[in-house]
Amino acid sequence: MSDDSGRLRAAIDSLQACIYTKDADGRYTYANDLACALLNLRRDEVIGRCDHDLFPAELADAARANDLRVIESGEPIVAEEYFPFGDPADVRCCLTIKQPLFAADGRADGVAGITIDIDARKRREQQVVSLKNELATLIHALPDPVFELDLEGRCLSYHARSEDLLAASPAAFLGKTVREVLEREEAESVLQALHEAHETGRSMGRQFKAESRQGTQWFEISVAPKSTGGDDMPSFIVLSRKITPRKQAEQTLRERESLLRAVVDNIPAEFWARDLQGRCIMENAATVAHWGSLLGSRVEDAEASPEELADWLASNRRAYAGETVRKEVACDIDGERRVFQCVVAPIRVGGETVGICGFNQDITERKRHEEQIHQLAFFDPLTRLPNRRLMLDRLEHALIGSARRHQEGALLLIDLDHFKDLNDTHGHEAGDELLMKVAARLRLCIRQGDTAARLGGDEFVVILEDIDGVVEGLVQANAIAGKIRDELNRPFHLMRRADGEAITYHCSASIGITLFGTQDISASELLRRADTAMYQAKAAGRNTLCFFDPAMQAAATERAALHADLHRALRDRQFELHYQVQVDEKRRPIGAEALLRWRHPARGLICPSSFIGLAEETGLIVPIGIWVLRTACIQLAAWAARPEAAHLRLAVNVSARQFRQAGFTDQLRELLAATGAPADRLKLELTESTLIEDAEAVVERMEELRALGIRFSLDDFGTGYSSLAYLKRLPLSQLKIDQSFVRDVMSDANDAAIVETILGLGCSLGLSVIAEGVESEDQFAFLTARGCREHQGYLFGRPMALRDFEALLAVLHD
Ligand SMILES: Nc1nc2c(ncn2[C@@H]2O[C@H](COP(=O)(O)OP(=O)(O)OP(=O)(O)O)[C@@H](O)[C@H]2O)c(=O)[nH]1
Repeated sequence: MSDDSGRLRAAIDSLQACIYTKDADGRYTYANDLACALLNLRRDEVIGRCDHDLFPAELADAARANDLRVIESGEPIVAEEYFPFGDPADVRCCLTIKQPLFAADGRADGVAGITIDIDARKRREQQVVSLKNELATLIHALPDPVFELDLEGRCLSYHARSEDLLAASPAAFLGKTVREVLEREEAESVLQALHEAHETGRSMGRQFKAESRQGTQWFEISVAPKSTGGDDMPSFIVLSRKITPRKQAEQTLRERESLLRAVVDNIPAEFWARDLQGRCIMENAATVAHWGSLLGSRVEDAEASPEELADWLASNRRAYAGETVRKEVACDIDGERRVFQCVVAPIRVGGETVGICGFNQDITERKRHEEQIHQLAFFDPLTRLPNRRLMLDRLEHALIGSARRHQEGALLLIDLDHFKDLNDTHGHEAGDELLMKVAARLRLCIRQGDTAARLGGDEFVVILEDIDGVVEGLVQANAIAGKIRDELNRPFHLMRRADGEAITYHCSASIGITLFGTQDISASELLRRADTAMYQAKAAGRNTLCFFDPAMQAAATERAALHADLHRALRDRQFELHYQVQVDEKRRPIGAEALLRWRHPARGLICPSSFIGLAEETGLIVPIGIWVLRTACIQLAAWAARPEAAHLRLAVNVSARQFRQAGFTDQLRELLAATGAPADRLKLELTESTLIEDAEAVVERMEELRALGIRFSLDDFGTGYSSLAYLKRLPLSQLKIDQSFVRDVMSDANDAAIVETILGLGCSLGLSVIAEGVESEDQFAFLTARGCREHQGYLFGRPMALRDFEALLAVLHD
């Protein structure tokens, strides 16, 4: 071996790659130091062995196959082979270059090989490959296109799952800069993102838009620098997300918001909205102008009265619960009463309440106008009375109501007499003034619930409602019509506009009256009847009342005449007292009941039943009653002076109206004092109906009178409904059995039982009992047998004039 080959050999031996030769059978004929070291064998232990001796069969097979390929082909190969060095588990990837070794005859009879451990590199390569695969998968899975751009925005590559996600076909942007592809402003946005990523490592959220065939498309980009080795031009991975739908939704939202704002700011109402915590989240200028800004505040924070707060909170609660609340609220603003129409409603999203909102609309003016319109439509502008339309409406209602409630009503048509003359003489203004003053007086003549209306011209109407019974209707209609006539007859003081001079005007009116009740009759027919009656009143000489129905007219005329007669009777002393004797069980006179009689100059003696009703209605009962009491007291005083009559008691009927009159006790006290009548001989007869109303006042009045010494007898006992408990509280001294029970006491077991019960009751209450209407000996015997000690009736004497009564007394005494 030459020096050179020796040095070569030494170099090969120590080369940091495994170098070896093998013969045709695969036996090692040479292995360098590294190969031996890796096999952990000495060189002489390697030489002569084959791969199957040194490595697992599978690996050895692969190496041998490579060897054979080289020997058979005579060509070198480069292959990867796997060998464990040292640790059998650590199989490493090696790059092997195998070269054929040729014999002298030119046949390949061996292999020379170099094997380098490339395991680490191989692993790195595999990692890179799998990383690449993962990346590719990832990119493929990305919903958004990915671009690679350089710092100038030039598109170097792209990946998109679908071209739909791009604004243009790839040809339009590949290799081009964004400035070439996009509008200037949009391109700047992308470039800013690239520079931002370049400087800070990333950029997110920048947006740009591009025109496409589908219209404007919006994109949002995320940019990250792509790491490149060395000084290459930096490039960037750009994820571009198509956000056109979102942008459109945002745009729609903005438009809606603007619309809402425009509506809210321009509606002529206060608007507010509150969240679930009750805080104000929206308001309009009108709200701010009225309340100051409410934003962020709650209802409880408002400066309002506790009642107002409670009212608002209650409405809000209902709205939170899903209800739309509507209400009218009145409040004082700058000293002026204003009315608001308020609506509070829930705000719902997907069926769930997320807050509430409200509108407060100032409707003061509208209300005023409505009121004005209502006034114009339904009221007479001159007199402010209901006009014909409203009157007809009320009349219809009155007709329906009276039929339903079984009540009577009356329609009065009032036409001023000779009104035209006033106009002609003193001018229209004076006429107007009279009409206004007539209206005012009409109002004073009617009760609440009744209607006075102006029909037109000088015609007025009065509707009276809720009257019990036809007779009462007749009486009331007549009374009110009379009152109206009298009121209108009082002089009017008017101003003559022409010269401002005051004039005194004597007015009269003709009044037609018709009644309505349960009968089926229309409003217009009723008006026609009242009109007819009014013309009759005109025809009868004016300043007159006339009923439509002749029978009613007759009844009304009769009552009116009776009324006038009663007045006259009082004045002319036409009343008399008659006396009906009261006896004890031995028929001895113990007193009398004083009974009123009217000695009418034309009609003769009239019983109270014919005139007491009217006297009560008209209030004449009070002066008549006083006359009765005074006469009775005078008589008692006269009897007191006569020994044979001093014991007699006088029973006097007292009407409820008189009994309740303020000052009745004083009147009686004065009467007793003035006449000198013994009070304990005076017996007031009261009916149950007198006692039943306002029990406290009745008991008080009775106690006052009893304190004067006066006694009480309960008239008509058994016909009313007084409870025993109530009767016990009354300071009575006597019960009077009503003559209706006495009449049939012998024939009707019921009446007999009632009489017995009353007698028993009197006994247990410590009251005397007197029977009235005793007409037969049988009745007398029956009553005395059952303990009745006092009696009154035809059997002992009819009611009679004083002289006859006193004659009767003498007879009974004898
Ligand atoms: N001042 C005034 N006069 C009115 C108004 N409306 C109608 N009149 C007049 O009232 C008068 C009504 O007259 P009439 O009721 O027909 O007759 P009268 O003079 O009252 O006579 P008699 O009713 O028959 O007693 C007419 O002269 C109308 O011009 C009004 O609003 N103001």
